[in-house]
This record gives sequence, structure tokens and C-alpha cells, in this order.
Amino acid sequence: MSEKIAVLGAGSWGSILASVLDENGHDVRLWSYNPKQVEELNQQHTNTHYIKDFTFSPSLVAYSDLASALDGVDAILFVVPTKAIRSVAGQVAEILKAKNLQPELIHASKGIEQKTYKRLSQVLEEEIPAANRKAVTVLSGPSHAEDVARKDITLVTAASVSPDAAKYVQKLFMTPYFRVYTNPDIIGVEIGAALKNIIALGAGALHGLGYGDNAKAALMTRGLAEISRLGTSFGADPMTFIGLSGVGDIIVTATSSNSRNWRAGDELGRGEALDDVINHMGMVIEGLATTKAAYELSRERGVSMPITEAIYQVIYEGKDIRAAISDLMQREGRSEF
Ligand SMILES: NC(=O)C1=CN([C@@H]2O[C@H](COP(=O)(O)OP(=O)(O)OC[C@H]3O[C@@H](n4cnc5c(N)ncnc54)[C@H](OP(=O)(O)O)[C@@H]3O)[C@@H](O)[C@H]2O)C=CC1
Ligand SMILES: O=C(CO)COP(=O)(O)O
Repeated sequence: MSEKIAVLGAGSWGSILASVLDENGHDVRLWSYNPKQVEELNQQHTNTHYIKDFTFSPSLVAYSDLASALDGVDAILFVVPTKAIRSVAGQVAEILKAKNLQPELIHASKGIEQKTYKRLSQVLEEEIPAANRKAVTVLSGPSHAEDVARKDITLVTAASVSPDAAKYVQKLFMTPYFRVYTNPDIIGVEIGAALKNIIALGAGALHGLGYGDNAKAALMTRGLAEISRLGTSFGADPMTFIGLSGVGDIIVTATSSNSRNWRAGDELGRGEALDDVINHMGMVIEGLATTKAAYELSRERGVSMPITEAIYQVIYEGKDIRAAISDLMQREGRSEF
């Protein structure tokens, strides 16, 4: 099959996913709000700020005009940072209505909306009326853009309440190196994807502080326990958290210097100031805002999330990292399960 697909957001993940779709023979339109980036993509076929040493196929066309990018599309893939999803979806809704289109909606972003605590599929459903869309599918899993760019083996999940939509997305993306599973548990997949970034920040901080493998394994395991507690409180399937969007994504982000969240944590652990870390990253560090949303959600729902709380205190209340770790370790002893 060859589909017409708009990819919205030309950062590291959006541009590499666009490249996978292009390689699969789809007509791909990569949209960016930055005209300079569009010019670079169309003339040099590179996107150097976001993905180094990678040349895109000339068949991949970038657009700065959203309406042109959406012309006649069968599917739209949202890959903008969480904070931009609602505003971009609102613009998309107007255009789909004017053009009388009803595409499949996919997103590959990882976060929870601030204040509303909504999952990103919920935000898309709210902003884009049912008359102008089919089902929403989430594409998520352990997948650094840098590895996909090298065509290294990558396994992800397409999650949707519509089995047909999940299978459609699976078919769009499957290549010999990029394998896609389906999962009906969109709640678990989105919560796992968003919250693993908190654990990646923590794992980076442990590394920056010089802690060893035992501490990192402890953080990942107990971090996953609290993610699954929050997820199941929303009705997520506990099995999802031992799958690609749970343990899989924690392993990849909490052990790799490719992860922006891990790198941010590492720099904080080495004593750098948060503002400096954000400024020189130059790319989105989703875990910072997700820590706030997850902490507030855990309080609102009465779900115990001590690691998230400790990371919240470090990031938002200026608590010393070693003191936060020491307090976590000295909580009253309890049963593992
Ligand atoms: N990188 C990866 O390997 C993976 C990332 N993800 C997820 O994908 C999402 C995007 O991440 P990623 O591509 O890495 O992020 P990047 O920071 O690399 O890129 C984000 C892109 O979105 C653009 N952008 C920012 N705000 C807006 C806006 N309001 N409207 C339109 N475009 C906007 C940015 O432009 P500018 O910088 O000019 O503001 C940039 O081009 C995140 O949720 C991330 O967690 C998921 C899996 C893997
Ligand atoms: O989600 C990711 C890999 O699965 C990317 O993580 P970072 O945003 O930390 O780079």
C-alpha cells in the first residue's frame, strides 16, 4: 500500500519516522514551523540540529505551510513535543474541516498534558472532531532516533482501541529493521511512554553522581512499579508495563546517553544548574514537565510514587539530590509487592 501521510514535527523523531515511511514507499509530507529547517531539508536533505550525519531521500518533501502538507492525506502523524500537541491539533482541525478530510490519526510523542493531566490521544480526540478523523493510534516503544537512523533493530507498539487502526499503523511502518506490534491498551502504552522519562532523568542523575549498577537496577525496577501503579489506577493492563512501552522503554532511556532525559539527569547529577542543562540541550526534555504532571496526579489519585516525588522535589523545589536519595532509602521498610 502507498499512503499520503503528513508528519507534523521535524525534530529528531519526526524526521526519522518520516524517513521510515518514505522508505516504505509512502507519499510523506514532513511539516515544520521553522522555514529555515524546511529549506535545509528540501535543499540539503539534512536536519543537522536534530539528527547528525544523516541524509534524507530527496523523495521526502518538507513543508512549512500546514494546509499544503495536509492536502488529501490518508493519515497524520503528530510528533511535536507534548506542550505543542493541543495547539497544533487545533490548527489541523480547522484545515481538515475546510478540506472535508477524515484521516487516520497517529502520534508518537511521549508526555502528559500539564494541568489537565490528559493523555495525548485524549487531547487529539478533543481537538479534532470525530467527523474529521478516524481512530487515534499511538506509536511507542524503546526507540532512539539515532538507532533507527542507522537502521538498527527497533521494536515498537501501535496501540489503539480500534484493532483495524492499530493494524493499519503496523503495516505503514514495518520494515526489516523496524518491527511493529499491536496492543489494544492505549492507556498503558501512553502512560508507560510518558513516565519512563522521569526514571531516565533519575538514572542519569545516579550516573552523574557516581552510583553503580545496583542503584540503577533498583531505580528502574521500583520506577516501573510506581508507573504501573499509576497506570493501573486508570485501567491500564498491567501486562503493558512488562512490554515494549514499559520495561522496554525504561531500559532504552534509562541506560543510554542517546536519551535527552538521561543526559539531562546526568548533568544535574554532576552539579549543573537546571536552566543551563535545558539551554544547551536544544531539544525537548519531556521528563521535566512529566515529573510535575505525574507527581500532581499521584497526589490527586492517592497513588504512592516515591521516586517521582523525590525527582519532583529536586527539580521543582531545589532539594539536594543526595538528600533526596538518602530520604528515599530511609523510608520505613515495606513489602515488595
Ligand atoms: N528523539 C527520539 O528518539 C524520540 C522522541 N520521542 C518523542 O517524540 C516527541 C518529539 O521529540 P523529538 O523529535 O525528539 O524532539 P526534538 O526536540 O528533536 O524536536 C521537536 C520538534 O518540534 C518542533 N516544535 C516545538 N514546538 C512546536 C510547535 N509549537 N509547533 C510546531 N513544532 C514545534 C521543534 O522546533 P524548535 O526546536 O524549532 O522549537 C522541533 O522541530 C517527544 O514527545 C519525544 O518524547 C519518542 C520516541 C523517540
Ligand atoms: O523516548 C525515547 C526513546 O524511546 C527518547 O527518549 P529521550 O526523549 O530521552 O531522548
